[in-house]
Amino acid sequence: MATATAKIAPSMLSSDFANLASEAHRMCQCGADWLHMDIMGHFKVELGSIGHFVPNLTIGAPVIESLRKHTEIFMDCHLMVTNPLDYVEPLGKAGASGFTFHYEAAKDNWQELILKIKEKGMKPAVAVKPGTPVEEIYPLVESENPVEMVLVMTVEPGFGGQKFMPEMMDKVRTLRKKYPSLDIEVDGGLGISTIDTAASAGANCIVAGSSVFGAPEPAHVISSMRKSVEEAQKKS
Ligand SMILES: O=C(CO)[C@@H](O)[C@H](O)COP(=O)(O)O
Ligand SMILES: [Fe+2]
Repeated sequence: MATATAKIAPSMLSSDFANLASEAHRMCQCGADWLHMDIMGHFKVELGSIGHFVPNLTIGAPVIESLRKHTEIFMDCHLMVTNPLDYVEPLGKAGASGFTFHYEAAKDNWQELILKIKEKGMKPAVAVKPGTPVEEIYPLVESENPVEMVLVMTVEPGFGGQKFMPEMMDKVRTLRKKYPSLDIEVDGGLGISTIDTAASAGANCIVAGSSVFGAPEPAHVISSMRKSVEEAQKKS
């Protein structure tokens, strides 16, 4: 069975938002495979309550559309919103490449969501927050129209620069054992000091924000992380 190849995805949440296009070019030159785009903060009014999926607001489809005019790179969109279905059409039109919804926000409509994401030509993926047992997403991987990637959050979603949660690696190991060629992404606190833990557990898609953008040589961080994933795969 084919191995899931290493993909290093700098999280643009840690970039200089005022210079997004040049930051995207810089990451491409530094060897990024994907750009990770964190989309946060949809309001849902229901029975008088107003809630956010995460306590933050970032970017939306208009920004993806603007950035798409400057780069052809795969844009890996991570939706931290209460109603991901509302964003499929606008993000598809805007030029998003991957659409990762949170299972916690799509327990009732993930089948419809996956179909619509595929219809719009995007790669469907599901994310799980630290408190969600990974077993809950098996039906999404095994469905007739499956997700093509699982994102295991290694911090509570909402902000960059948080501490990596090594205890999430049990989820990654379990998924890798069960699905040898599945794309498994990790997001939160990844960098030189944590990559080996994630890579040896079986993660192949690595999101990294502060460790890449905060480094004097982002290209070095990106290539080290890729090497770590490839070495771990050779050993497994
Ligand atoms: O989804 C999120 C945060 O919710 C992430 O994509 C962060 O942006 C990753 O940033 P670092 O932890 O790598 O700084
Ligand atoms: Fe993210």
